[in-house]
Amino acid sequence: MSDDTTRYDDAVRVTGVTITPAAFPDPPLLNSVGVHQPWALRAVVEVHTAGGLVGLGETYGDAAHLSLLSDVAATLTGLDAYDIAGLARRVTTVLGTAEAPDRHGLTGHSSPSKTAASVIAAFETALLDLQGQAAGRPVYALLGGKYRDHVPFAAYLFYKWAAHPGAEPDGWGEALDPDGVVAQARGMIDRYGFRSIKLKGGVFEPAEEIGAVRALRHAFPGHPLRLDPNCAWTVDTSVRVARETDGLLEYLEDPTPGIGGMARVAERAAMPLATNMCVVQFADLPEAFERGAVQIVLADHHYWGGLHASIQLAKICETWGVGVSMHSNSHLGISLAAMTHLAAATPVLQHAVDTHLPWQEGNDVVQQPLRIIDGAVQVPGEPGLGVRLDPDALARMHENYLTCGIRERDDTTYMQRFHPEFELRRPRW
Ligand SMILES: O=C([O-])[C@@H](O)[C@@H](O)[C@H](O)[C@@H](O)C(=O)[O-]
Ligand SMILES: [Mg+2]
Repeated sequence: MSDDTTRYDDAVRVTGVTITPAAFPDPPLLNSVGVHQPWALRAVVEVHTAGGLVGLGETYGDAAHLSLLSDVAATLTGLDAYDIAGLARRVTTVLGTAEAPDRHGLTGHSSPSKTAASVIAAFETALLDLQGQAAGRPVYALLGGKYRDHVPFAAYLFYKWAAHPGAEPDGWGEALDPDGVVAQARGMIDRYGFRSIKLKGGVFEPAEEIGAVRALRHAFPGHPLRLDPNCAWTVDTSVRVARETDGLLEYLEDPTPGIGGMARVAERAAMPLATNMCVVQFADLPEAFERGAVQIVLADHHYWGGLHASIQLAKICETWGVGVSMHSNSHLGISLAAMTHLAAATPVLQHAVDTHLPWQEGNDVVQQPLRIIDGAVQVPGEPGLGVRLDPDALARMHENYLTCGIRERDDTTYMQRFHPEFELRRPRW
């Protein structure tokens, strides 16, 4: 073996993995299952190599997921960062048929393969970051090249309280009616220049939320709009809302539960239906596409198995004439970078990508977070993901994690603390 090969192998040979749970402030955002707790959880993955490189990944920080991550991390020593197949083999060997339920928020049903996919994804991002650093290439180049220089993101609006009970207002204000929603949209658009708008619904009676959509359409006539009630409606209610919002929405997201329910709505709705809840793994695609249940799949590399798997998903969707865009949960700057590279390398991407990032503004684990300007993130050209960890920020967020007492996301129990009459019902209307 030549010296060059040895150096190259060492640069990407894994010597250890650090997983650090982190907590950061989250505003009281309302959804169909309750309200966000004051702290959101993530885990930062650092994969170290013999050559002194560190690859970064970001994933869920709930206890069940952390335990799976640490079981797998222990087996990664010696892995070559280019060996994503080897990563997948280790994950399936370690996890077997383990199934972790969704404790991070409204991403549909769980299964052993979805559980494995979410663990693979956490490490794959870090390995891609390493590959890019070693090769001097950005992650998008490792995915096949970029199809765009800027990735458009959408303003992600939520009904919300002015403050968590007993805490100071968070600066975004209350949004509990159409005026509040329009004011929130204006704040986000002024700050980030978003050109598309998504409203998280499923919080109030459908008529109230249709009113908010109309108010948004009136205030922002040129911005494509979406409404996502996270399965809060029956098939009949969904069809009624679809009729009343005909011409107002670019798509309606997860109006009702299940592939069967979505197929029945799709037969009678004029606009496309999108999902991040009924099609959440490859095994869901055949039935959903054969029945015409969804016209847009909102991919999320965090549970679809990583960036490579998401590119494969996009190709399958394209083959079936189904659109693709991206789902988001509360996240930090490592995920934003991964999403940006993935979106850049996805050949057909018809809709602005979701991001919760504005809700986490001012809190990040990376030194110079990618910025949303004019509604888009410029695709970074530096090697790897193009973001560097801020160790002090991570230490602070880890301390938050240790003291906040939250170990999994539970919007329902938190809501019931202030509104004991609140019941989890799906569909609700
Ligand atoms: O953060 C939330 O409340 C969202 O509702 C999130 O949990 C969903 O997974 C997501 O953003 C969605 O599009 O369904
Ligand atoms: Mg959704």
